[in-house]
Amino acid sequence: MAAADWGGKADHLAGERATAQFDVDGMKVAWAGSRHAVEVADRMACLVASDPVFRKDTRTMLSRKELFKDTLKKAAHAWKRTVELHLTEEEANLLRLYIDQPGYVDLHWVMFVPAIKGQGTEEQQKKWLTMAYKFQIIGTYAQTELGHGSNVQGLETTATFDPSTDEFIMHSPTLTSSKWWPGGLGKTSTHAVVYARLITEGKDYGIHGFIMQLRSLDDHSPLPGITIGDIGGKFGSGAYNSMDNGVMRLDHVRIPRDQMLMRLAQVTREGKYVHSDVPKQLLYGTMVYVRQTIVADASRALSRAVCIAVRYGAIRKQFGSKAGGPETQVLNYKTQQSRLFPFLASAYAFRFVGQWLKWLYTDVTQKLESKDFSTLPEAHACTAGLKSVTTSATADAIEECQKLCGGHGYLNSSGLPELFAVNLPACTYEGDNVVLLLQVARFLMKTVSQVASGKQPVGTTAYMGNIQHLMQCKSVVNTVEDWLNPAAIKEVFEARALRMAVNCAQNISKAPSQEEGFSELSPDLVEAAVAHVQLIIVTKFIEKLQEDILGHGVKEQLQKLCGIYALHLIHKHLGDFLSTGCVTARQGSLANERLGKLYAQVRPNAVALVDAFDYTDHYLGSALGRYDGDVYSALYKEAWKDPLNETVVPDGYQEHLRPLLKQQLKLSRL
Ligand SMILES: CCCCC/C=C/C(=O)SCCNC(=O)CCNC(=O)[C@H](O)C(C)(C)COP(=O)(O)OP(=O)(O)OC[C@H]1O[C@@H](n2cnc3c(N)ncnc32)[C@H](O)[C@@H]1OP(=O)(O)O
Ligand SMILES: Cc1cc2nc3c(=O)[nH]c(=O)nc-3n(C[C@H](O)[C@H](O)[C@H](O)COP(=O)(O)OP(=O)(O)OC[C@H]3O[C@@H](n4cnc5c(N)ncnc54)[C@H](O)[C@@H]3O)c2cc1C
Repeated sequence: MAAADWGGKADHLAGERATAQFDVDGMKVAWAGSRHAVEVADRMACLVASDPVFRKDTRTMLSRKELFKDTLKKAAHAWKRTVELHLTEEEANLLRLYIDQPGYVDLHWVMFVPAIKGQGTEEQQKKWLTMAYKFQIIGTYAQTELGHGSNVQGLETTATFDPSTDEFIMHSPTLTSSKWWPGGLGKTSTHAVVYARLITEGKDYGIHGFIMQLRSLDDHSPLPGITIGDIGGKFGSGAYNSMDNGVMRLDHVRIPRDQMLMRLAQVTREGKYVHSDVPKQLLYGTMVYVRQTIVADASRALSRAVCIAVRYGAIRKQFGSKAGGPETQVLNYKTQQSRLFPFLASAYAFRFVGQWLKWLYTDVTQKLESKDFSTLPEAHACTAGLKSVTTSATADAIEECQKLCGGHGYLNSSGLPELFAVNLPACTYEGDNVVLLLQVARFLMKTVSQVASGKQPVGTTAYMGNIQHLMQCKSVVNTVEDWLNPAAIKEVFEARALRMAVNCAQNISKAPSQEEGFSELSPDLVEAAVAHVQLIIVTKFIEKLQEDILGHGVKEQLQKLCGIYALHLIHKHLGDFLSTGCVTARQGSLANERLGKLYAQVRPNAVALVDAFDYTDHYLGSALGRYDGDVYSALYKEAWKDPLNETVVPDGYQEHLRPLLKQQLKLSRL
């Protein structure tokens, strides 16, 4: 582990660690991606854990104002340390990650800077990024409005060009056009990329990005014509309330023409609209970039929850053997394993598919730079689909991990409520998950129709080219052991995904119009999209196992986890596999039998498999997930930090409790 806050105390989990059948250091490398990645992550995690400014153990007890101020303090301190220590970009990003407190800096680095990089001209990048990189300005991404989020084309803010002054007039014409949600907008950002309808020469050219200064760089007051504030408290204590998501109304605010982001389209001095020879979808490029990073966030959040539940499950004991023997660790209950180990496997699966998606994004970006736009639709479908499936599964799993930890999981000190509250909105931001799955479905329907007209699909849809075989094949699985064969697993996932997509396409073709058919079948289309995305995740896990993986027993453990990931999906979605005729009921029950055996094999390795995530106690922030397993002392200690325990007799006793008790006592004596 990153030894940060491990003081060499008794290791209550030592027995669990002794049963591991693999090299934990080797697994850390497989998880992180390289030895270098492990080393940098360890160093940054320790830096954060050892700095008192980054303490977060009382975070859920702070008022909104205190929490917000604490976030400002941490962000400023992080920047100071970044400069003092000359941290690289990689190190600074990890530092921010381990501080683990949503704040304006996230939007600045993850959306404002990438939006300017992707949509600004070289000149604009030079001007604005120079200031942004030095934090002379703080930026956010102001797209969503009170009335529209998913439907970007429905945004109402206007940017009307005035040729007499060479300026755009930025305006919020209605209540529903108020910008609503942008992180950091409420109280912090000095600048934003604002998305608005571009109007010039009396014509509406649709949504474009504009750089706007929002607040004075002298005293932070909003500039004339700009009304700005925070949108209010959000779900959970602590959690996303550290972020000042904001509302903003614009009243005919003028900005120079050169603050329109002009890489994709320009407005000339005379007011002529000129579109570059690039697809207009590049306007959505920042969202593609961020969706890709959210997949990595999901695997991290899921692995934290699993780490807490596995370690606690090994410590927590309930009920003894009938013969009066020792009590059973709850992790030994088969029901606990069948609920928890699929999450452990999913954490690894999402991690590897996230690493692949990062590669895909880099590859697409390079192609775009040389004006090859052919892979853009696939990049959109992959980022949208994987973002949806991984964040939904993660939110569900964190909630289930809370239940897996019983009552103590419901305490803030378990770390799980806050982890849930921070990660739940990932199902909504950067595109509502259902809306994004419908985008994947649209891509799949197009691919099916291309296959029908003889075109060979490539990339993640290449399997659809094998349509003759996949539409009629029968799984070769005949024994429990046959489900160990990656080719057999892949085939049933391919057949299920293709058959579901083809069924949808056939049913849509029977509708009066394509649009009506798509709308009518949208629940089925979402399921077909999920099947396709799960196939991608399974495939990338299998491909990972074909790489050189060093360390004793590491590959073997990953093979088991890959099996669990795939087979638990077959078990969970057996209806799909049966109804599309990909597996028989018998094969389905063999898969379940195999799953049970895999759980038993993973059990002695469970604690070591979560140790390989390499999280410090500071980052985990959980009394239940402590590395040393000293759970009960930690829970007991944490309880006394609660403000309610500051006094023995609570505030309110004199005004409310005492009179009540006295009065009741008096009445009883009458
Ligand atoms: C640390 C993280 C902090 C995160 C903080 C949160 C930040 C935010 O939430 S920022 C706001 C994010 N907002 C969204 O994600 C909005 C979601 N909505 C959309 O992305 C789009 O509006 C849409 C995709 C749902 C619909 O777009 P629209 O143009 O109205 O519709 P079409 O379906 O007609 O699509 C046209 C065409 O464009 C393709 N396409 C859509 N998106 C992309 C993309 N990102 N990249 C590439 N291509 C895209 C779409 O597939 C269509 O293609 P064709 O079928 O070939 O016409
Ligand atoms: C914590 C948080 C941070 C955010 N940060 C930012 C930010 O920094 N900048 C920014 O610009 N925005 C931000 N957002 C806004 C976010 O991007 C939007 O909330 C998101 O895109 C969803 O849009 P919506 O809220 O309009 O949902 P809606 O589209 O109103 O969704 C409501 C329901 O309708 C369904 N629905 C909508 N359209 C369809 C359809 N076509 N077919 C079927 N079902 C549909 C959805 O599935 C959902 O169930 C943030 C949001 C949150 C929660």
